[in-house]
Amino acid sequence: MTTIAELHDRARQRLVPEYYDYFAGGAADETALADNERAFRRLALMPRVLRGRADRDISVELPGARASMPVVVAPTAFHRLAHPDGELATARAAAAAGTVLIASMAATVGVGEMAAAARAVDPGAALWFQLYLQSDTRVTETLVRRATDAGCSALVVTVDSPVFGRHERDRRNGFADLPAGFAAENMRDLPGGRRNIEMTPMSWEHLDRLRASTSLPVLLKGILHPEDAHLAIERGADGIVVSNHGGRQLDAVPASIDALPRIAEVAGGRVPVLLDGGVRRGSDVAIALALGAVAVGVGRPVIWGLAADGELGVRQVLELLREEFDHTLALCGGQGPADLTRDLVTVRGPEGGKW
Ligand SMILES: Cc1cc2nc3c(=O)[nH]c(=O)nc-3n(C[C@H](O)[C@H](O)[C@H](O)COP(=O)(O)O)c2cc1C
Ligand SMILES: CCCCCCC(=O)C(=O)O
Repeated sequence: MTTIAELHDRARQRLVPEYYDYFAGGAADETALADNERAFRRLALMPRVLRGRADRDISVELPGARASMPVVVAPTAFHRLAHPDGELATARAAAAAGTVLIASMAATVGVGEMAAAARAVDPGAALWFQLYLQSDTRVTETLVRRATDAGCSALVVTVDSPVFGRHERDRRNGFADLPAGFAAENMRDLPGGRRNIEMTPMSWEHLDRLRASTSLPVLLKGILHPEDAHLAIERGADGIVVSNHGGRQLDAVPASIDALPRIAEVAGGRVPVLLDGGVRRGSDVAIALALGAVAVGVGRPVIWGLAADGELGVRQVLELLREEFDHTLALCGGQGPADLTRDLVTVRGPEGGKW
C-alpha cells in the first residue's frame, strides 16, 4: 500500500458495511466531511529554494510529550469494530511511531490496557485522554483518575458535542449502539452505575472545575470560532485543537483548515494549536503547520489502517505520513517544522490568495 487512499479502499472491502458507514460517515449532508479534504486541495505550497538541509528534524514538543513527528492519533471510538485487537493495536502502532495517541473515552479497550500495550513497545510512549465532561462530576473525576493512573500526560476535552451529531448513515442502517460483546470499557464501574457516555451542554465553569481538579495539561478540542479560542486561553487552556469533529457534529461549519488561520492568530503562540480533519497527505500536514498548527491529528486514516491490517496497517499510515511530510519539508527548503511559515501557503488559481 503506498497511499492512505489505498488503505481506505482495502478497509472498505474488509469492514462490515454498517461499521464502515459509522467510521466513514459525517453529519447530515456530509458537507463538512467532504470539505475537510477538499479545502486542503484548494491550497498550495510555495516552496523556497536553495536553502534546504539534509539533516532535517521533524519532531515537535507538545503538552506533556515530545512526538517524533507533527502527526498524532486523534481520538476515535470503537476500534474493536474495525479489528479484533482494537485500540491495543492502535496503541502499539502509535508507540512504535513515537507519537501521541489520544485515547477516546469511548474506546472499546480501557485506557489502562491501552497504556500498558503502548509501554510494552516503548516505555516512554505518550498517551493523552479524550474526555466528554459528564454532568455527574463524580463520573468525570473517576475518568480523570483512571487516565492519570494510566500515565496519560494530558487531557483533551471535546467541547463541540452538547448533543450527538445527526449521523444519517447510522440512522438508515439502524446502527445506534455497540453490538453485543463490545463495550465502552472506560465506562465500567462508574459512580451512579452509569454505563453510557453522556453528551450534554457544558459551560466554561465546568471546565474551570476540571482545571482545578487536575494538574494535567488540558486541551480543548472542537474549537472553530476565534472568540472561543480567546476565551479558552483566558480560562487557562493549555492547548486548542481546531476541529469540526471530522464533519460529524454540525454539518454547516467550515473545513477545519479554513478555520485554523484566525485561531492561530488569536493564540499568537501563547498555547499550542493543533488541527484535525481531512489530513490525508504529508503535504496537508505541511499546510496546516504553515498556517499555525504545531501538529495535526488523524482520525479515519488510522481506522482504515487498523481495518486493513491491524497494528501493521496503523503503523503503515503513520509511517506514510511521516515520510510524505518529511519529503514535503525537504521540497519546501525546510529543515524543521518551524521553517513552514504562512507565506508558503497560497490559494490555488491564477490569482493566488492573500491570507
Ligand atoms: C469513527 C469516529 C469516531 C470518533 N470518535 C471520537 C471520540 O470518541 N471523541 C472525539 O473527541 N472525537 C471523535 N472523533 C473525531 C476525531 O477525533 C477527529 O476530530 C476526526 O476524526 C478528524 O477528522 P479525520 O477523520 O478526517 O481525520 C471521531 C471520529 C470518527 C471518524
Ligand atoms: C454516545 C457514544 C459516544 C461515542 C462518541 C464517538 C464520537 O465522538 C463520534 O464522532 O462517533
